[in-house]
Amino acid sequence: MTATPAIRFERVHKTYRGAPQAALSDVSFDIQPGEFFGLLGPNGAGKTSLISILAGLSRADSGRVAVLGHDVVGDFAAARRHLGVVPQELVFDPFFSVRETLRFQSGYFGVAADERWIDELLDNLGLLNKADANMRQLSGGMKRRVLVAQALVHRPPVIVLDEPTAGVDVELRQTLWAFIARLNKEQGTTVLLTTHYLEEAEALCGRIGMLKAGRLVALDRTAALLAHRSHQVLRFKTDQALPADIDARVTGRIAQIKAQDAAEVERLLARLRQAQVGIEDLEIGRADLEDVFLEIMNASHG
Ligand SMILES: Nc1ncnc2c1ncn2[C@@H]1O[C@H](COP(=O)(O)OP(=O)(O)OP(=O)(O)O)[C@@H](O)[C@H]1O
Repeated sequence: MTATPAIRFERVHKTYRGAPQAALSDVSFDIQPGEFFGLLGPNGAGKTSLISILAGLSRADSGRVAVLGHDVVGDFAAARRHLGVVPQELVFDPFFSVRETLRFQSGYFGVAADERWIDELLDNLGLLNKADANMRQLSGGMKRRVLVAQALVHRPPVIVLDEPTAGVDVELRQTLWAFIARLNKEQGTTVLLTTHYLEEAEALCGRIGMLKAGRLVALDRTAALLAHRSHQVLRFKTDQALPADIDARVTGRIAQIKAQDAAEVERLLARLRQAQVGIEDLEIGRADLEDVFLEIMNASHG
């Protein structure tokens, strides 16, 4: 199968002026048409840098990036036309209404505003009753919805979402993912997503790439990444501190402890009882994408 990739990153290098180390080193991978792809990595790993190069907002020092075969530098207009980018930051002209903002964006791509499509976007993103509101009157979450609509207004075959759900409420997350998943499934729209919510990536993405310190340290199908989990996880709630010899991940009242096998689960429970740690809502489950992510990040030296 030699279809033109939806997105091709080829040996991309980038070092910001004055920076002690490269933001991106030799990053190469392809995303195929119709894929729902997740790009993960800790803060500073290089995700936004890679997306800025893809969107033509920044230049790689070397390497090549193409959208459906269109080079993002040499063939910028075509590459950009095939791409819908939902950026991390909220930047708008406060004097336009929502509908005007979307019409204006259509003009930017040199296409006539398609009012039916604009209405469909507004409807799917829960913005119909805000169509005539000025941008400055909208809440942060509503503005984020407009950013998504703006990225989709020219019906791009490839969409890029850079942490679209950072700081947004559950309702918007669900609305947004339902809509994006539908575009992916029904229209074959390619989706590239970066997120720190690993349960979202696990649920949505067919394939995942992980960046660490500017290098690609994992690239595989989500199911294959999850299949590599070597361990189980003990999850419970507690109000007490755990004994120092237990290596746990603690978030608020929730503790998670890795166990290699059933015998280790028993050993850990005995140790907790012995230390008189009161535990509630005990679950023994398989590791999730977050565990796999932490394992990969700890294993790779970057
Ligand atoms: N304009 C810039 N000038 C100098 N250094 C930069 C610039 N933008 C990013 N960097 C550096 O490049 C590296 C990669 O940053 P980038 O924003 O791409 O990471 P990220 O994976 O998107 O992080 P986050 O998850 O925090 O959004 C970091 O070390 C960052 O400090």
